[in-house]
Amino acid sequence: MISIKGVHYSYNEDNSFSFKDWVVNAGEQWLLLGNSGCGKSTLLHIITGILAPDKGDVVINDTNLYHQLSNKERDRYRGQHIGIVFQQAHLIKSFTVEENLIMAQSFAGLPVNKTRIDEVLKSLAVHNKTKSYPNELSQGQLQRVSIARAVINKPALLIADEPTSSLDDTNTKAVLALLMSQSALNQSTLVVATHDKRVKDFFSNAYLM
Ligand SMILES: Nc1ncnc2c1ncn2[C@@H]1O[C@H](COP(=O)(O)OP(=O)(O)OP(=O)(O)O)[C@@H](O)[C@H]1O
Repeated sequence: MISIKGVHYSYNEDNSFSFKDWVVNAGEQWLLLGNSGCGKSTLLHIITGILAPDKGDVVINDTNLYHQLSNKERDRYRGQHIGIVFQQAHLIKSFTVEENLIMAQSFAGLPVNKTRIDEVLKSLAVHNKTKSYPNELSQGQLQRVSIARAVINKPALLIADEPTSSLDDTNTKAVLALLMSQSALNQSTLVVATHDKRVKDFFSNAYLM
C-alpha cells in the first residue's frame, strides 16, 4: 500500500537524508520512531506529497506520487487519500467545526456530505460541538476535531506527526486509542511519527530512523 524505495532528500550539506526502504501493507499500524532532528517530519512530508525527494519512488496504492502526478494532482490526491493529524490543531478559526469539515471535503473535490460529518463527529464524541468555533473548544475536543478532519474523507493513509509529545500519560493513551480505533473504523493504514518512547508498546510495527 505504501512503498518508499531509494528515497533521498538534501536540504544542504549538513542535512542530507537517505531513507531506508519501507513497505507498509494496507490496514497496518506503524510507528515512525527517531530522535528529534533525525528527519521524521521530512520523511512524512515526502510520503504525503508535500516535499519532492531528490531521488526515489513513493508509491501509495498504485500511484507513484512524484512520477505520475502533477503538483495540482498531488494536492488533490492528498485531500482525498491522506489524512494528517498535526501536533497542534490546524483548524480555520473563523469557521465552525462543521464548516472546517465541509472545507476538507470541498478541498478534496468531494461533494459536501453532512451525514458523513455527523457520523465522524459522533464516533469521536464531539457531535455536540458541530456549530462551535475552535476557540470555544477544550484542548482534548480540539484534538478530536483534528482527528475528525483527518478521517472525514476515509483516507487510505492516516498520518499523525508527534500527536502525544505535549500530553500526559493518560491523554497520550487516549489519543493513541482514538487514532487506532479511527484507523480501524475507516480502514486507514496508520503511521504515527514520534520521539516519544512511551508510545512504543502500543505498536507492533516500527520504522526506526
Ligand atoms: N527547510 C529546512 N532547511 C534546512 N534544514 C532543515 C529544513 N527543515 C528541516 N531541516 C533540518 O533537517 C533536520 C531534520 O528535520 P525534521 O524536521 O525532519 O526532523 P524531525 O525528526 O521531525 O525532528 P522533531 O522530532 O524535532 O520534529 C533537522 O536538522 C532540521 O534542522
